[in-house]
Amino acid sequence: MITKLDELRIGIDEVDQQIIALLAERFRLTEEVGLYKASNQLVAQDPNREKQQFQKIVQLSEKNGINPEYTTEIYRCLIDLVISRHEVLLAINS
Ligand SMILES: C=C(O[C@@H]1C=C(C(=O)O)C=C[C@H]1O)C(=O)O
Repeated sequence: MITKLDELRIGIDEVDQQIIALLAERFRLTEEVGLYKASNQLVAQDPNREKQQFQKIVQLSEKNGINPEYTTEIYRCLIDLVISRHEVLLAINS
C-alpha cells in the first residue's frame, strides 16, 4: 500500500531528476564560459554579474514563494564551485 509519505517522496524524486538535469545544463554552460575566460585571460569571478544574478534570484524566489535566503545560499555555493573550476581552467591555460 502506497502511503502519503511514499507519494510525497515520489514527487521529490521526480523534482530531483529535473534539478539534476538543469544543473548539468548550467555546468555545461559555465564550463564554456570558463574555457572562454581562460583563453582570453579573464578573471574567474565577476562581482557585477553576480550582483545582477542575486537581484534576479531574490525576485524569482519571491515570485515563486520560496524563501530568498534559501536560494541565495544555494546559489552562493553553486557560483563558488563555478569560480573554483574557472580558476583551475585559468591555471591550466597559463
Ligand atoms: C559564469 C560566470 O563566472 C562566474 C560564475 C557565475 C555563475 O555561476 O553564475 C557568475 C559570475 C562569475 O563570478 C560568468 O562570469 O558569467
